[in-house]
Amino acid sequence: MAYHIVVLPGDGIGPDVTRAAVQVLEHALKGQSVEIVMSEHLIGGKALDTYGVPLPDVTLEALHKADAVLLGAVGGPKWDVGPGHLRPEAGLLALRKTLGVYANMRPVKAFSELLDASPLRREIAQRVDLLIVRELTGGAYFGKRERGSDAHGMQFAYDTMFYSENEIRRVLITAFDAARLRRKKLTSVDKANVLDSSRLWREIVQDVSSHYPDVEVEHQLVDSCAMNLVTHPQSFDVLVTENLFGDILSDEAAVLTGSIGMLPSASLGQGIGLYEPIHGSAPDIAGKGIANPLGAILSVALLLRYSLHVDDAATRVEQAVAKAIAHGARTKDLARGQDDVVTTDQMTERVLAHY
Ligand SMILES: NC(=O)C1=CN([C@@H]2O[C@H](COP(=O)(O)OP(=O)(O)OC[C@H]3O[C@@H](n4cnc5c(N)ncnc54)[C@H](O)[C@@H]3O)[C@@H](O)[C@H]2O)C=CC1
Ligand SMILES: CC(C)CC(=O)C(=O)O
Ligand SMILES: [Mg+2]
Repeated sequence: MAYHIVVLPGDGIGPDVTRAAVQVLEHALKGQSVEIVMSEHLIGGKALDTYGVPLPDVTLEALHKADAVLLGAVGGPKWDVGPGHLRPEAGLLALRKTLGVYANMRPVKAFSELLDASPLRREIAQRVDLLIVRELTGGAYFGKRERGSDAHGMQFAYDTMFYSENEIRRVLITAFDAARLRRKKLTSVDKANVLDSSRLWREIVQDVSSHYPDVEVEHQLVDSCAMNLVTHPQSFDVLVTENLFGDILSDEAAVLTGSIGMLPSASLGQGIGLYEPIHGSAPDIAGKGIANPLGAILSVALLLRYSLHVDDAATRVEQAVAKAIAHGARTKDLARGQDDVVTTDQMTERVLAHY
């Protein structure tokens, strides 16, 4: 039986990094007993141009028989003018909700050869090894929202950060389970000094933690956590937080490793896994062939591990990335001083050569 992989390249640099990821996926499965069937579909801005909606029915139908989804990125200035539900990003949110992928796992690990690309001191940067577990299908991105104007013609707008107990509990269980497999420390990040949704979050952390007596738990407020991520990144093991906070903190954490182009993600939940680099469509470098494909390639490693259950192939992809870096391959975002700069395609070839 073959696994079905739905490939959604999206917009901007999405197609470039997804092409790299697919090449690595095909290469990694050569000689494995696992077979895959891939089909490519539209999402985001390109889907809007073709079908008038960011997540068209043809793409949704393909998900019915999918075992995993590999996505590039969506969005770009061309589509920034439309109403909220007709923006490329609305297609990605709808995809995540449809798949029920409530736990977004974003591993943040420094490669020792890239320490010069990190803004941190070398001795701190080399100890960056944490996992952000971001709640992905609730909070402000999915709550009730409205734009309007009052009786005086004054405009208003609001977005609601809504969380149910079940939404909080299930992602916490994923995070505690992950902490158990790592260094057994969990930092829950909230804004409980202000927000009711955060106070509920904190209470449920306390409750769930009683089932994990072996995991050390701490709470941090999101503002000082943002500072601690830069000053003491080595103090974090698993960091769990709600959707909006996790979105922001993970872009911040990515920089500690040298570039946002480095970070992969796996979104897990009710069955089908969704795999995507954490970055966006990077309109400023789209079409130049210089995007860093490593976040997308490392997302393939997560797909191999969590959806195709071929752990040896996953580890070999991660090792091939480490070797390509160790042998000096640097896309423009990672290059410093005299580094030899490679294109997206050349970086992919270097990874394949070391597999
Ligand atoms: N998952 C997704 O599809 C996401 C989509 N977006 C969308 O992407 C568009 C651009 O958003 P931005 O705020 O500019 O964030 P971005 O992540 O696309 O880019 C931020 C900066 O990082 C650089 N960068 C990002 N990925 C890179 C890579 N692989 N290699 C080298 N450099 C890379 C970009 O060139 C840019 O300077 C917007 O329309 C936004 O809504 C943003 C985040 C996530
Ligand atoms: C809907 C997205 C554009 C959110 C985002 O920035 C992300 O998932 O990293
Ligand atoms: Mg983001």
